[in-house]
Amino acid sequence: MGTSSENAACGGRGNAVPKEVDYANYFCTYSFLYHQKEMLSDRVRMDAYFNAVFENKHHFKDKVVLDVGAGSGILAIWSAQAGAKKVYAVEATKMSEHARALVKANNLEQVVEVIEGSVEDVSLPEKVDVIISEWMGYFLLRESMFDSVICARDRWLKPTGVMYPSHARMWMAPIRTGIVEQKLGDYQSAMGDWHNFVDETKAFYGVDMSTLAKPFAEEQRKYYLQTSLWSNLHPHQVIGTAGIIKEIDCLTATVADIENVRSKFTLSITMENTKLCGFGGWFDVHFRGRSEDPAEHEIELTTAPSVDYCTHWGQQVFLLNPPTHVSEGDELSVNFLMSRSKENHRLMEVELGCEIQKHSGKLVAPFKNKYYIE
Ligand SMILES: C[S@@+](CC[C@H](N)C(=O)[O-])C[C@H]1O[C@@H](n2cnc3c(N)ncnc32)[C@H](O)[C@@H]1O
Repeated sequence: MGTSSENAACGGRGNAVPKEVDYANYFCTYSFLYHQKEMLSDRVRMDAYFNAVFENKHHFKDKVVLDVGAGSGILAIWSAQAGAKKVYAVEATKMSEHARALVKANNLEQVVEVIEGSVEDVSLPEKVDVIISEWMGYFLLRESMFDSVICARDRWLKPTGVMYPSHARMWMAPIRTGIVEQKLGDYQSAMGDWHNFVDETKAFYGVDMSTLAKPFAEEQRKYYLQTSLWSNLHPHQVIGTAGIIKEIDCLTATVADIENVRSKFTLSITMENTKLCGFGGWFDVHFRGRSEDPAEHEIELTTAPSVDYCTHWGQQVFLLNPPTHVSEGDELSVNFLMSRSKENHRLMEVELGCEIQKHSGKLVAPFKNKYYIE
């Protein structure tokens, strides 16, 4: 199929960085097999998509499918094996060549057509019955790849078409963790090292660097204390109820709906005498088909803290420094805003405000912190 530089249906690229920069920062990692292998080895992810396709073959049998961001081609291959009559597998990177080889090696080249290009630029000869895509980044929306799926949906999905996955949700819960002390120690030691550096530079080279202490401290604080951390939380680290930040219907969501995620929600502490050390954020997606054409077997893919299953997405941890004492029955009123970084639309910034009402009714001084999902 052809590609065109037209991108009319997607309303341009918004505040996206130039294509070459985007390629260097984002796409290039996906062109490595080791990176695709990491995703292909995530059993929770693989089982969910596998079951979603093969337990709902009626959505695929004799249908036309578009795989957005095909990578190695795994979802396109499964779609074909489930009976699709045609699958367009669109992949922006050179991984498309490996996908084409896999399709051939699995005798599916009559059904699966691998197209190298951005889905925004691709031109298909027909509309499709199903869009399948694994577009989720850390805390669901990092990478902003869902924009591309929305674009593909608006251009190529038939009015009766189905999205795989069909729904997504972002979650957050209060947590305890020893990492805060460790990160605070790292930050203090970096600042101690800075003071030695200033003394030595003055003594040996005659230049006073002390005026840079404030920006250095800001930079280090951002790095150690304000950048969210990838973590595999144990459920015991979750000290209260989890709240839904955002629900997305993949059939109807627009880029405007996800560009800024604003939410107010209340979380209850469920553990006696413990420390609130921060918040854990994760997501789930569901494969439900559409209301007029539902899935026969609804499948869920969750990245919630679990003893048995962990995913390559893990959870994102937002540290609270210093931690604060909480106990069962305390209520946290959270004010959440996640927006895209101005420098790179695929990275996120989070503002998290919180008021704590103790079980006794007493209010604790509220806090508001800024975090970066890098
Ligand atoms: C998370 S990986 C999933 C790969 C594969 N579908 C799987 O499930 O194993 C996302 C893939 O989408 C590709 N991609 C992201 N945005 C794209 C776009 N706008 N057009 C085409 N491919 C894109 C990336 O290069 C990457 O290979």
